[in-house]
Amino acid sequence: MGLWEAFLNWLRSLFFKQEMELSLIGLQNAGKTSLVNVVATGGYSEDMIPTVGFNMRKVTKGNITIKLWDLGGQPRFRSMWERYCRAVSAIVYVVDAADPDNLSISRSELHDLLSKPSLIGIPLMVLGNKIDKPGALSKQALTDEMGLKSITDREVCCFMISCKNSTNIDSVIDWLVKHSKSKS
Ligand SMILES: Nc1nc2c(ncn2[C@@H]2O[C@H](COP(=O)(O)OP(=O)(O)OP(=O)(O)O)[C@@H](O)[C@H]2O)c(=O)[nH]1
Ligand SMILES: [Mg+2]
Repeated sequence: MGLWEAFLNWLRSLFFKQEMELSLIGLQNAGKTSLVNVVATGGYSEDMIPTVGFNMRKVTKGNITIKLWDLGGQPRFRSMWERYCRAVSAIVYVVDAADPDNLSISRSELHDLLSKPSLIGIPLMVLGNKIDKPGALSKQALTDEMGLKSITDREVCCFMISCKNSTNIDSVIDWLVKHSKSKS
């Protein structure tokens, strides 16, 4: 990067600081905390501790600060999902695309959450994770299984990712950055 370009970027970052707040939702073992780690540091680990309650993490990408609410996915934590989604720029819903046994629960938890009046219109990003595993669903199959076509009251997008291999993480970040709001 040339000196002039670097200077312009620095100027831009002073005047166009952006921030966004996101909630990561999905069943236990879907890979939400793994996604936070891969977005924040690029790191991935096989032995993860299930999230108890929630964690908050701030990640800076260029001049955008992303505040991430990483929620626990076990049944006992699901009742608090809605509370952590109210003020966010987008809801990120993570699904284990290689675990067919849990798809119908994942689908009903998603549709349950989206039916809350407080969350009307908040953009939704559905991530089919673990596509490195044999037998992982295709994007089309995940879209069908999760009933994404029936969601018409908000913007919906779907990406297939692997936190393990960092597959498609760039596309996820690009989408998020496009949906960030300017700091007021
Ligand atoms: N093969 C594979 N395994 C993954 C991937 N992402 C996460 N995992 C594994 O899935 C398990 C659960 O990951 P977590 O990130 O803890 O899942 P979580 O959604 O945060 O779970 P809770 O906190 O309990 O809601 C861990 O053993 C991860 O190593 C992936 O892309 N591929
Ligand atoms: Mg977790």
